[in-house]
Amino acid sequence: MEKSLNELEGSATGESSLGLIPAEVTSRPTWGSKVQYILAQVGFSVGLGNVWRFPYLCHQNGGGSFLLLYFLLLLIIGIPLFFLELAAGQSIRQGSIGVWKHISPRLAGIGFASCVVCSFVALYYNVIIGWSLFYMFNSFYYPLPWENCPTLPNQTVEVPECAKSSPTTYFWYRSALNITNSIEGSEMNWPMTGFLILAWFLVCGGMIKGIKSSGKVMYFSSLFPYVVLFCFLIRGFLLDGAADGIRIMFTPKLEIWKDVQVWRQAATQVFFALGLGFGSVIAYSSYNDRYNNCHFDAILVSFINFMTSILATLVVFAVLGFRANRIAEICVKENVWKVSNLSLNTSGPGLLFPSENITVADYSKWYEEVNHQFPLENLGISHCRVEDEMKKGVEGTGLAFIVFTEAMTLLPASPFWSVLFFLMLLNLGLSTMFGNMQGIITPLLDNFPKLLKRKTLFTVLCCVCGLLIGLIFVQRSGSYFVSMFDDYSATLPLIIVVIFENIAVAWVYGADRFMEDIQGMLGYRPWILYKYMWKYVSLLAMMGLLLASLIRMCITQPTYQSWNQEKAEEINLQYPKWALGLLISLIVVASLPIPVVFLKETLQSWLKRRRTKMYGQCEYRQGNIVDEITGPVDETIINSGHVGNGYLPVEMEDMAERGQLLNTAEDEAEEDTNNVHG
Ligand SMILES: O=C(O)[C@@H]1CCCCN1
Ligand code: NA
Repeated sequence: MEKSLNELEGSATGESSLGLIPAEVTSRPTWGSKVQYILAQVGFSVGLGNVWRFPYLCHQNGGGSFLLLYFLLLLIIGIPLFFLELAAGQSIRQGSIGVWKHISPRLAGIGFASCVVCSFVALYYNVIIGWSLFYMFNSFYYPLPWENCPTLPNQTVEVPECAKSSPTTYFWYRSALNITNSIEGSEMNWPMTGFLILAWFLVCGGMIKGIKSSGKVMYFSSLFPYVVLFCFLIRGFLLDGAADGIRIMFTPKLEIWKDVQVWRQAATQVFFALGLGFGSVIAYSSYNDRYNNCHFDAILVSFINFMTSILATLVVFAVLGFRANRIAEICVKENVWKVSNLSLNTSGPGLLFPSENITVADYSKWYEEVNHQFPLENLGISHCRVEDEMKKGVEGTGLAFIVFTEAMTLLPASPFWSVLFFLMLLNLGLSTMFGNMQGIITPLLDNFPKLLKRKTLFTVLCCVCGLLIGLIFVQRSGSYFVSMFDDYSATLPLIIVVIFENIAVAWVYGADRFMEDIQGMLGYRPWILYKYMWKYVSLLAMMGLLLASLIRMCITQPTYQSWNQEKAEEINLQYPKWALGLLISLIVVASLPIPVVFLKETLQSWLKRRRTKMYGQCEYRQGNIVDEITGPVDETIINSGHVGNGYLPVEMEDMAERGQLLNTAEDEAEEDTNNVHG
């Protein structure tokens, strides 16, 4: 069914809805095609995390073993919950708030929490896109501006901060971020502010017409990163040292299986990578047609995501292996020279001394042999191992903007590769931002249908707000806030949200009932295994994860990496009091909607019930009761004369609350808007 969106938008989709589904279903826009939809899901889930979080985690936590662990957790929690979100969105056809409200009004807080988490991530994610834009524009210079250290004004001496660190490090901290020594200080970084504005402009442009425009943009923004990754992969494999890099990377270290923290990190990465708990997955799938095979989608997207992480890891480590090899070569040259000097003056290891053109591997062999007789380290001769250089883990921003940039300067035609790389980051980031924004906008539009009339304005407004709040990230100390948001807002609250989602479906709504709903959509019953996953396995796994995260939070002092300008190196600092407060409020604000809405709704329905009992008044509009309730109930109510001043049996009241019996006032408003548009 290849209808264009123009035809579909604002008109009935032609699919009759099963069961009791809110009225706006019939006028919901749908994806232009299945391909667009899959690209959008892939575009959202595959993001910067795959390129700079996954390879780092993999490297830090046991290489090949981490990969296996990640895969296991993907099977236990990733796929079942991804499937759950897809199915819930598709069957209820609402954004995250609507979905959970549909199950029970008391659970609507889950949706609000999703929105909050999503906004937190969107806020800092777009800053990274701004950084990528900055680097992309700077890549058009030859030689690249981060290739050499600048000199002091009117002198030939290199700037000390740069000479002590490296040109790329200096460029990152001083030219790009102009970073302060600590998180305190509130000067603005104006050039970066400009790039942040540009980034929001791009996001807004891609979103402005809803999924109609972003669906088309997806073809480019979701596929382009793969083209670049493959170019880099081929180029990377042709480099000296690439094989070493990949070998070192994937060598499994089995002892990590015992470490709870590694499990925690792997699981958190599963959540972050698939975007579980963001509400974006739900928002995207809510624009699907009802009979779409969401089980296939869940497996396909998770699989593509996993493969992309591996692909990115291969690329990163091939290039880092090449860089480490270069550094080792230089190291060998220096040390060979030292050795030859030694053998002249002392009776040291002169007999064996290596020639000028020795390879890194041969030098390493020679070193190990000789080191038995003469402890070379004591003589100031170093081993120059590729492994040691690779062991220096590089995380997050440091990976993309410092180490990878440096590696690219070593390639011939460096500006070309550099532009390609940052263009890739830009596209990875943008497609994810579209999903993030959709995860905020869709649920709000669904929940407050009055906004629908001003959809475009609302979208623009969201972007403007994002930009304004985002200004804290483009202060000179802004990147410290980015890592704070990354460390705290996208971890614990996500786990909490997803646990509640799982409970809502498996225990409140009922796993069996949900399985039946899915059967209605797919046409066949999904594996029974999913039921047990949702009810027990995934849920328990996530509870364990929550516990591990809480324990870790309590025993470790939160610190952050800061750049010290005078020492020209990174140091670990403690957060000041206010920053600790901010950090805690990030977690609290993101999780608070769940209990607040729960209490509010419980209290309200309790009051309502009391009122009903006291006055014998029915709060609901009579007409709708007669419309919606089938046969016998309908008659009983009419015959008993309870319509109007009677009361509803408690179960019915509950159903009514869930919107299963009655159109609410909001539905009516919704119908009005549809009429306006139709
Ligand atoms: O891995 C990523 O970069 C994204 C972040 C947002 C949610 C989906 N995954
Ligand atoms: Na993306």
